[in-house]
Amino acid sequence: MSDSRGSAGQVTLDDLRVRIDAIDCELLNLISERARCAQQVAEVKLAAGDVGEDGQVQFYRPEREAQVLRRIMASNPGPLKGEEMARLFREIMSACLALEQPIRLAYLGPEGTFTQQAAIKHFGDSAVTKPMAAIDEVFREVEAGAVQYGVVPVENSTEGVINHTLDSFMGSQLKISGEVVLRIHHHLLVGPNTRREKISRIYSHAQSLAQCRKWLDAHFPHAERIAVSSNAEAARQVRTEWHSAAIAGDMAAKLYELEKVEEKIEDSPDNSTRFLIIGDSSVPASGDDKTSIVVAMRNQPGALHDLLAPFHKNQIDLTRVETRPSRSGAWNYVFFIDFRGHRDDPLISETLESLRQCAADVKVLGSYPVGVL
Ligand SMILES: C=C(O[C@@H]1C=C(C(=O)O)C=C[C@H]1O)C(=O)O
Repeated sequence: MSDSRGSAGQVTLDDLRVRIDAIDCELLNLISERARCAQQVAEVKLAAGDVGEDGQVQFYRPEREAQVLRRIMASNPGPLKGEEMARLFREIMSACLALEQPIRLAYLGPEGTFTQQAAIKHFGDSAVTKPMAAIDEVFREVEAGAVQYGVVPVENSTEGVINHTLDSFMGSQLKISGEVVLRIHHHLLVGPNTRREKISRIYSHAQSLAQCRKWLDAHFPHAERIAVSSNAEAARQVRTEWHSAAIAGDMAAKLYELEKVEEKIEDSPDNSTRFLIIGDSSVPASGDDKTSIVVAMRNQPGALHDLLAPFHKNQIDLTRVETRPSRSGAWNYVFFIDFRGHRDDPLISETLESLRQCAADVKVLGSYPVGVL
């Protein structure tokens, strides 16, 4: 080994660069070896005829990917943060999967939305993404088999549930195969024709305007607030419009080359949105899972108590309970319930069985890995 000390016993820049080059070379070989393994995995899956409920070979395995990322985070020695390391491995896996078969997915568009950002966070950059104009169109695109998965927003930490998504599940056979939580940072953006002191109109999605309401009241009390179909649409619009600003995220700012007048203007610093991955197949247990169900209750006294009793008895951790009016007319209301655990866990299947005794209808929307990134 050569001496890596400089004259004062210090490591020199040249020495460090030589070391980094050697490490990169090793990384390159190791990543390539990993990619070859993934190619072999594809051959094994094809030979085994490992098909899912949609009759297609299951190249993408959400539970396995969640396990890989969790293991990386748990055994990460630092100095890089666990989340940062997992993000790098997310991209390696995404590229490896693309060698097996690139994943095709639809998301709530247009390009530049937080949903697209969530889709890339979950599947990595090698996924082929297709923007759709509305949530129910994302559902339809997956149902028609044009794409394998869809990505839709389901709840925001400050504004609550996204009813369109819950309602779309009622008339659909699609299942949930994953969740992804995204920290939402809103920025005030302008095009080349607008200066801060001239802003008289502010465009954004109604939810984003609501999430920045206090900031807007304090800083732009007289600007007209205009709700449009998405943040990305707001960004597109102000690209050429005078005296106008948009509230949108980084993806839209970059896509439409807008200037950030002010960063992170959301009222709640931990503003986040949860997105769901929807598809045709059920996901086996990953070791840390959630289950989502829809329950239609008979309209009788004590119904809500009966609904919650089996969860309480089995000490199951409910993460969300949402009520929606039933659209079928047969029952007055339905509950969307999320809880920890997988439908194949004995305790969970027993709980679901008890629930079926007292509910008019119980539909399992899916059991899926708790979001890792
Ligand atoms: C390699 C596999 O296939 C895909 C690629 C993975 C990876 O690169 O680690 C993990 C799960 C699958 O989405 C596998 O199933 O193990």
